[in-house]
Amino acid sequence: MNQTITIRQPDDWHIHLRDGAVMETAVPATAAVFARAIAMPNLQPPVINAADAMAYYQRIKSCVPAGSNFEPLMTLYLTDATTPEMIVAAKEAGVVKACKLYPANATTNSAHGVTDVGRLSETFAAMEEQGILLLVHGEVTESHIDVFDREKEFIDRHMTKIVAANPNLKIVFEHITTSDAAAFVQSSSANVAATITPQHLMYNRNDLLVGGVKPHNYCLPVLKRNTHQQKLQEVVATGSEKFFLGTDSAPHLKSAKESSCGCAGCYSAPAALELYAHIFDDLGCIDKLEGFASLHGPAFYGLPINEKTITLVKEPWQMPEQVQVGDESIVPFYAGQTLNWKVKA
Ligand SMILES: NC(=O)N[C@@H](CC(=O)O)C(=O)O
Ligand SMILES: [Zn+2]
Ligand SMILES: [Zn+2]
Repeated sequence: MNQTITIRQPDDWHIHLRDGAVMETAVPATAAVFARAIAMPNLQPPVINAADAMAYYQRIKSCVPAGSNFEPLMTLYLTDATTPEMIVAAKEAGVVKACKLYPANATTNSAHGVTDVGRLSETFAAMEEQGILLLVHGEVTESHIDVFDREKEFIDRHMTKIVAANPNLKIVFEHITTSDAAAFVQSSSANVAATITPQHLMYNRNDLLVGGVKPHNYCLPVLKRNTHQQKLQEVVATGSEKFFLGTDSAPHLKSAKESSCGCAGCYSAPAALELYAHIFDDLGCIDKLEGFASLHGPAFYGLPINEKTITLVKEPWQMPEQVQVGDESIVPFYAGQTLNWKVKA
């Protein structure tokens, strides 16, 4: 008999579901396993107000396969022009759970992001009052700061201030990649948590750059040196409630990744939970998977845990080389490689 584990149905607290044809592929992939997902607002144009979020919610829902109860949890994209009134309207719309802070030009589709965090203090106060969470892409963007140092620099220059100025605001430090970010979250109040992606647990920058550049392992924040990876592995193995599942699954067409100026983002949705199970098992902490995937996120967001359960079987299978999207394709994260766990149908 193969080993199995049964856990509460998980949620994905950071995902890019995109729009149009890619969304038609990405939504069913996530809805197959996850009950809920925090849908990132970095569309073109971005989701900046309640009306945009409602419209995007409906577009996502229209891609949910029959029989699935999948619920997208919506986010607003903060700009320099986001007002407290917009936060109140977002809360009233009901579907918006959080606002996303992208420092301008930090990552994919962040050109409309925030140029001066200091000017958003009233907006943050409104979020605190309305119970809307703040989700942060934590990297500075100045050209003289080395790309590998941008997360640490963001903590020192901005994150410490945001946290200190808004003690009652729930803040998620998204897709953390460094020991600095992990330690910052560990030492912060219970209102500060973090998501961790499969790629940052599984890989370090050698997996991006040694033996030829691997464009499908390129995401932002970029993979760091192995000591950072080890710290991320350590914190998930502790079972701390401050860390939870956020894949940052970010599909880009193969042609856009395999290019002289390749896009950042790993499409992990086709095997998201299996990737984490594989990693946690390798780390000897499969017993911590349920907390990370299914319990800590709802607790932090103040939402109920899911009623259903899901079973994973220890049974090797191969990640497909490509996923077809119309005439084009997407190369999923871990393409062609063997995963040790499979979600039981
Ligand atoms: N993570 C990425 O590398 N890319 C994301 C944006 C983001 O989450 O920063 C995307 O939208 O493609
Ligand atoms: Zn990001
Ligand atoms: Zn992301």
